[in-house]
Amino acid sequence: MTTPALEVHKLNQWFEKGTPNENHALKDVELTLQPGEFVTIIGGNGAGKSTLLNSVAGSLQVTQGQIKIAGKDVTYQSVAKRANLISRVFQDPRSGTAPLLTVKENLALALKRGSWRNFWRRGVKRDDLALMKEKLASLNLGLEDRLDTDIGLLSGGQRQAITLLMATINLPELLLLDEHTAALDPATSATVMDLTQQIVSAQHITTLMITHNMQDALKYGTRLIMLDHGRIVVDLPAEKKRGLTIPDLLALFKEQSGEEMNDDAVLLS
Ligand SMILES: Nc1ncnc2c1ncn2[C@@H]1O[C@H](COP(=O)(O)OP(=O)(O)OP(=O)(O)O)[C@@H](O)[C@H]1O
Repeated sequence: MTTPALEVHKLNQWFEKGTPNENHALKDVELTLQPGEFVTIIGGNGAGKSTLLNSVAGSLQVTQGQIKIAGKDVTYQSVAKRANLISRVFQDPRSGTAPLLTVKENLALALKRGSWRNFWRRGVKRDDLALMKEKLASLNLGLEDRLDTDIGLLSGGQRQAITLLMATINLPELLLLDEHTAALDPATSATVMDLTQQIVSAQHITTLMITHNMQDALKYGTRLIMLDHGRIVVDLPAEKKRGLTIPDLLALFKEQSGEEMNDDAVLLS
């Protein structure tokens, strides 16, 4: 049997436990991702999406439960310890790249797994350059001709496309996408989402993506989950989500949670 890429077992997260402000943000969450699955996560405001991603990434300490990545128990491992297993792309295109370094230098740093020591010591080899050019050309944004351009001079969409390349160049066990197109205009967001799908499926990268865009949640990925008040209330495989519309999804949410979806961003998308 194949080892799952991600196993979340009975995950509970509380904020300010034992105080009047106690908040039980995740409740007995069970989630298993097989290698290559691309799961989109939607849910209302405060449903627990970020708490789930932060728990998996290690930026939030687990209160109760277990998290395994590629069979390894990482529940109490720091973000740094998990870094060789997980890559994460955030909403802000500025957060994933170093603005004063060139495209080539940023990609070289990613190839050295973010280690400045290896970066300075080993420099950029000819094989690395060939790989960078090939990867950049696959984006179809003409960035293979801009290897010596400072990243800070590129547009948000170009930067986010490069961030995606950097996040996947070493084939992580798990890719976390944290509303990574939300800060882009609709056309650029669509380009970056198409690239995401292309990169993830070509390299069979297991992916968990939070989005407020229901259309994207339906269009992309191989599975869709909906969170509500800290619980997974809907879990749809590809064949079930195919053909669904946003109203279908809203109706499903209401049926499962007993409430209307309360996310303005979702409703407007
Ligand atoms: N650091 C924190 N301290 C206290 N409560 C928190 C903290 N982070 C999140 N929460 C609470 O936990 C619950 C889940 O929040 P979370 O950010 O995971 O939701 P979300 O689904 O990502 O929401 P949104 O889509 O609005 O960003 C919310 O009630 C939120 O207020």
